[in-house]
Amino acid sequence: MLSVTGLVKRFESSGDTVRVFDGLSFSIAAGRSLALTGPSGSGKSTLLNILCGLESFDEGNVRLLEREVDGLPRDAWADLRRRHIGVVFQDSNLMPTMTLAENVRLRAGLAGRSTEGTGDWLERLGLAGLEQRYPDQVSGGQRQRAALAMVFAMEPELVLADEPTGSLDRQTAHTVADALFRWQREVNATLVLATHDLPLADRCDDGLDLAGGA
Ligand SMILES: Nc1ncnc2c1ncn2[C@@H]1O[C@H](COP(=O)(O)OP(=O)(O)OP(=O)(O)O)[C@@H](O)[C@H]1O
Repeated sequence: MLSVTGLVKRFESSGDTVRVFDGLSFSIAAGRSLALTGPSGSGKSTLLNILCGLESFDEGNVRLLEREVDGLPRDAWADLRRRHIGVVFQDSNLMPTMTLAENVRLRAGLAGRSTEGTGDWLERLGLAGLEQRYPDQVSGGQRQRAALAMVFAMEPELVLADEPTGSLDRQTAHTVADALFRWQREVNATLVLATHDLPLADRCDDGLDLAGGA
């Protein structure tokens, strides 16, 4: 479902070259989960951005959803993110002028999925009662959970999540992890998540520690 071979990624900033990946290779089969771990700056977010087309890479080969991504046009990436790749990043992409329920319905509709029962996704993530609130009327952790509800509703084959429990207390983090893995099993999605939360990483099928580069 996803394979990365010999990935090289460099950033140039103020005359310096930061080599984030120097030949990274890994693969993940459909329906499996992979935890990306490693200290701050080891490249977790960069890798997730590469896997959804928001960041370029210098060398290597990335194959996902039966496509070679090198040279994939921008609109093809946009279509992948609309229908097939669910992205949960730290700055959630909720529409500020729509309620949480409307955001979830919009996401499902754009992916061509049913918009019935979208409230159930919010409820599973502990957001019952907040459906009619606007994003600026809820907390950062609640927005992050609403972003996850949007991904559940769009039912993508691949989910990329950056610190999905990052701003949550332990109990809520546990609820969110339960909901995430339950949903993943139900739809057989493939999951790649970056986290500093080791109990969450331990719940994934496989792990990739980016410490010290690849
Ligand atoms: N646009 C950029 N320009 C220059 N350097 C960058 C850029 N984006 C990231 N980097 C550098 O690339 C490295 C990897 O950053 P990245 O954000 O992927 O790390 P991370 O493992 O996700 O960190 P954290 O756990 O703190 O979120 C860091 O050294 C960072 O400073």
